[in-house]
Amino acid sequence: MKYARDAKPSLLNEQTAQMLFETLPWIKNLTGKVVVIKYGGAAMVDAKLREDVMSDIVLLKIMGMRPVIVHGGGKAINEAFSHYDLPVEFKNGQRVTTPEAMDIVREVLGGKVNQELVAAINQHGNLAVGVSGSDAGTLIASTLDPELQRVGKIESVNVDYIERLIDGEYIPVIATIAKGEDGGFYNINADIAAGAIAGALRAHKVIFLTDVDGLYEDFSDKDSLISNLTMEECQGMLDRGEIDTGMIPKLNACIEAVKAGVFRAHIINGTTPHSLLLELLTDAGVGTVLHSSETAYEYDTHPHPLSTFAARLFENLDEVSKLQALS
Ligand SMILES: Nc1ncnc2c1ncn2[C@@H]1O[C@H](COP(=O)(O)OP(=O)(O)O)[C@@H](O)[C@H]1O
Ligand SMILES: CC(=O)N[C@@H](CCC(=O)OP(=O)(O)O)C(=O)O
Repeated sequence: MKYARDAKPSLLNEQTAQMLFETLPWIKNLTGKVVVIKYGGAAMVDAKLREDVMSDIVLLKIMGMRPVIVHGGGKAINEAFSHYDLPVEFKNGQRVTTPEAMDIVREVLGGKVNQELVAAINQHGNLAVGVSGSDAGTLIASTLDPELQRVGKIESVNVDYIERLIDGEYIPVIATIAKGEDGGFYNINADIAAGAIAGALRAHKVIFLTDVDGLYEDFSDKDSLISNLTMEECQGMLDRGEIDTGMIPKLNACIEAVKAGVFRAHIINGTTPHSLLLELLTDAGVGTVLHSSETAYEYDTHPHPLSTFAARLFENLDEVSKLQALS
C-alpha cells in the first residue's frame, strides 16, 4: 500500500476542511467582482515572494474574481537612481522626477518590474497582459506640482480598454506611467493610480499590499493596528498630521476610491505569505479595512462579529444566504 493516502480522521484534517468551508460565502460574494490589487515595491522583497503573490492572484482569478493589478516599484527605482547617481527626493510621499529621471522610471516600472510580474503570472497560463499606463490613453495626466516636475495628477482613465482586457479573461498588470496632454510622460504614484483606477472601474474592492500589517493608530506602537475605520475617521487622521511617508498617498487613494463607490479599501502586508487569500477569503482577515459610514455592515468588517462564518454555515445555511444577499 505504498501509494495509499492516509485517510484517518485527524484534528488537522477537520480544521483544514473547516477553513476551506469558511471560504465558501466569501468566494460566492466575490465571484464576478472586479478587485484592484496594488502591489507596492515595499512588498516586493524577493523573486519567490513576488511569484507567490502572483500565484495567489491566479488562484483568485480561477475562483471567479476579476483581478486588476496596479504595481509600484519605488525600491527598484531608488536602486536605479543610485546606479545613475541621481538624487532620491520625496515630497509628501511623491518622488521629485526630473525629465531625465522620468526615463529611468519608465525603464524600471514599465520594463523590468512590469515584465517580471507578467512572467510570474504567465507561468500558470497566458493570463496576464502587461499594460503601461501610457498605452491607449490608459492614464492621462497633467502636472501635479511644478516643484515635482514630471509627477502627474490623473485626469482620466481609459475604463473601456481595461474592461476589454478583463472581459477577455485577462489580468491587466498596469505600470503607473501616464501620458500627458503635452505629449510627455508622467510618473504617477502607484497608490494614487490604484485608487483612481479602482474608482473609475467601480471596482468592488481595492487592496494595497505593502510591508506593514495595515494602518497603525500610532506607528511606534505595534499593538495599535486598526482593523477597520470609516473614510471620515481616516481623513481626520490625515488632517491631524498623524500619518507620514508612504502611508499618506495610500490613505488618500483609499478615500478617493471609497468616495467613487468602491465598497471596501484594504491595506495588508504583502510580505506575509498568502495575506491576500487570508484577507479576502476568511472571516477574520489580516489587515485594515476602510469603508464609508453608510456601508459599515458589521458582518463585513474586521474583526468579524460572528466567531466564524463556517460554524454558522454548518448550523444554518439559510441565514448565511440572507447575509450574503445583503452585501
Ligand atoms: N500610521 C502608519 N501605519 C502604517 N504604516 C505607516 C504609518 N505611517 C507611516 N507608515 C509607513 O508607510 C510605509 C508604507 O508605504 P510605502 O513605503 O510607500 O510602501 P509601498 O511601496 O507599499 O507603497 C510603511 O512601511 C510605514 O513605514
Ligand atoms: C510620483 C511617485 O512617487 N511615483 C512612484 C511610482 C512608483 C511607486 O509608487 O512605487 P511604490 O508603490 O513601491 O511606492 C515612484 O517614483 O516611486
